[in-house]
Amino acid sequence: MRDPHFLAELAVDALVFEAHLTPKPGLVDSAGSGAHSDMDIELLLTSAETLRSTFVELALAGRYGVLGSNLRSEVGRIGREGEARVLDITNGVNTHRGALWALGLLVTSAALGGGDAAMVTGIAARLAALPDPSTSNLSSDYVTISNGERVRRIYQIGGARAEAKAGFPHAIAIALPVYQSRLAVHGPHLAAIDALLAVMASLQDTCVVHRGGLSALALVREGVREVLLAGGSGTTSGMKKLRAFDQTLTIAGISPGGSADLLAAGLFLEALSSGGHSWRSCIKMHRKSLHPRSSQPTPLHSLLMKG
Ligand SMILES: CC(C)(COP(=O)(O)OP(=O)(O)OC[C@H]1O[C@@H](n2cnc3c(N)ncnc32)[C@H](O)[C@@H]1O)[C@@H](O)C(=O)NCCC(=O)NCCS
Ligand SMILES: Nc1ncnc2c1ncn2[C@@H]1O[C@H](COP(=O)(O)OP(=O)(O)OP(=O)(O)O)[C@@H](O)[C@H]1O
Repeated sequence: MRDPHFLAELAVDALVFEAHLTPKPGLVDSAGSGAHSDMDIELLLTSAETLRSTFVELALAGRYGVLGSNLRSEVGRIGREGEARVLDITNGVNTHRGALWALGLLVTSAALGGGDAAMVTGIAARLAALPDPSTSNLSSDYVTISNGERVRRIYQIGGARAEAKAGFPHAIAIALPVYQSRLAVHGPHLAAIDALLAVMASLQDTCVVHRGGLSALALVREGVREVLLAGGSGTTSGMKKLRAFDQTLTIAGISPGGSADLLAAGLFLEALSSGGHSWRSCIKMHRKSLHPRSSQPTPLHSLLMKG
């Protein structure tokens, strides 16, 4: 049986590690805000820490719950309260809505069923497929149509809910194996960046489509292809392409937030089986040397870039 506080720790750590990965195309990282005018890394870190108690609650719900509509309702309630808490501390900025959805379902499922990553994503898929009985009682504020919903209606593409109902294929079948395959040669930082790129190459990310339509999705895929053709982030030419790609997305105002979420989910799954020592050791170093708001790369970033 997995300890709820340990599961919450893994989820928060995955968000902290993802936030620090640099460079990430169009996303907030330790070198800048990417395509986000309203966010920086400090806000993301504060948001991640704020979610810790939500993840503990989600794990407790799984630990003492049974897979069914009561649990779905409970998880929905906890998730929405978590979202509200984050929006409160960020003054309304959506820092981790998608991440909370993905990691929240996985935390509950890991506490409920234990088992390996495949079992956990299988449970998460069943949980996500259940209708949330309490949504009919929601206030009109919450029901306001989301960016993801708008994009899904216009372009008929899947989004965060479809990914969850399918058992998070981009986390378990892309981010996780790509990370594992690159780890020994490139270390946790570059392995995770390559895993992010692999997710970006395939995901129908509603954040991307919302910002720039289907042509933005094509632009993202072309940028990933160029980095990978140049050898990936672990080569000098691949890293050069990656930095140029980051500039391109930042200037175009395109951010693959859903891909970042699924990278964090993949790292969480990796940690369920291995303890996540590879990437979590970077988090420990970061916590020891944490210092607030700075436009300079953080000590963790300098260290990761060496690794
Ligand atoms: C399902 C969620 C993410 C809402 O999705 P929707 O697409 O309607 O809204 P929105 O555009 O605001 O957020 C979507 C977010 O998901 C991420 N995302 C985008 N595309 C994808 C994708 N293809 N796959 C996975 N994640 C994606 C991005 O971070 C994006 O910001 C979620 O917030 C929700 O409905 N929560 C209700 C509370 C709940 O039931 N929680 C349970 C688990 S905690
Ligand atoms: N490092 C990161 N940088 C930016 N977004 C991230 C990062 N990691 C995860 N995300 C995800 O991206 C989402 C934010 O994306 P975005 O800002 O496009 O959403 P939005 O507020 O719905 O859209 P918009 O800002 O275009 O109105 C969050 O829900 C979060 O889960």
